[in-house]
Amino acid sequence: MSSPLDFPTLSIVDHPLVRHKLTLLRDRATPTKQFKELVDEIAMLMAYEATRDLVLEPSSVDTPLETTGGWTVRGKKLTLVPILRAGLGMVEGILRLIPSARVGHIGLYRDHDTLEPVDYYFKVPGDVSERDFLLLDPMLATGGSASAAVTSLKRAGASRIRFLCLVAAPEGVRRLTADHPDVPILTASLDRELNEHGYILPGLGDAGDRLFGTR
Ligand SMILES: O=P(O)(O)OC[C@H]1O[C@H](OP(=O)(O)OP(=O)(O)O)[C@H](O)[C@@H]1O
Ligand SMILES: O=c1cc[nH]c(=O)[nH]1
Ligand SMILES: [Mg+2]
Repeated sequence: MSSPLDFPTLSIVDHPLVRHKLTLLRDRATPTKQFKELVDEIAMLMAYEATRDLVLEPSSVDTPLETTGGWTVRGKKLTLVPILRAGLGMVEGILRLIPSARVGHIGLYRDHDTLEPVDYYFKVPGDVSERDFLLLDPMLATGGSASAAVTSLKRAGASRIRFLCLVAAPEGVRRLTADHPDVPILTASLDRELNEHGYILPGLGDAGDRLFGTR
């Protein structure tokens, strides 16, 4: 994992498997089925890094030979929150690693003309203040959606939030960091820039459309 000097809250997960799979994901010829599988796999690999500091509780285990000490992850306190729709593609892969994590949902779409986020759904588990949140969205473009999602989580009482995406634009990292400097950002790639329509370059296109076969 590396952190660019000019983006103090950003970590780039640059594991060779992540870089390989992200290249396939960017390919315009990658069909929907494979695109979905790749998002799932990259999210799982990134979750390994994103959960480095998960809280462990001491436990004991009976091996076939004797009893010994071990550790148990307090996974129930981890809450995955996909930003609909595209964030949904990242949930299953992470749940395979941490099956006891809970899942909330935030519904947001970006208005095509204004690029402003429009919110339409919010549901997270109770006891928000005791939970660690992993906010999921493959794309951090202008940062408007991620920033609004963090604001909603904080309004509900969340204080420990990190944001996990696959592709980030510098504009989005700057916006999210300015609005929420306490939220660490993990990405598989920091891309070059946004185009005039707010799409990330080189990017991978519209993540929601490619995941769900809509256009
Ligand atoms: O950083 P921003 O400029 O806010 O853009 C990023 C948002 O745009 C995409 O969602 P979209 O609005 O296309 O919704 P969808 O997932 O329902 O297609 C993406 O999944 C992010 O949520
Ligand atoms: O490049 C982009 C920007 C926003 N949303 C996407 O899905 N892709
Ligand atoms: Mg979309």
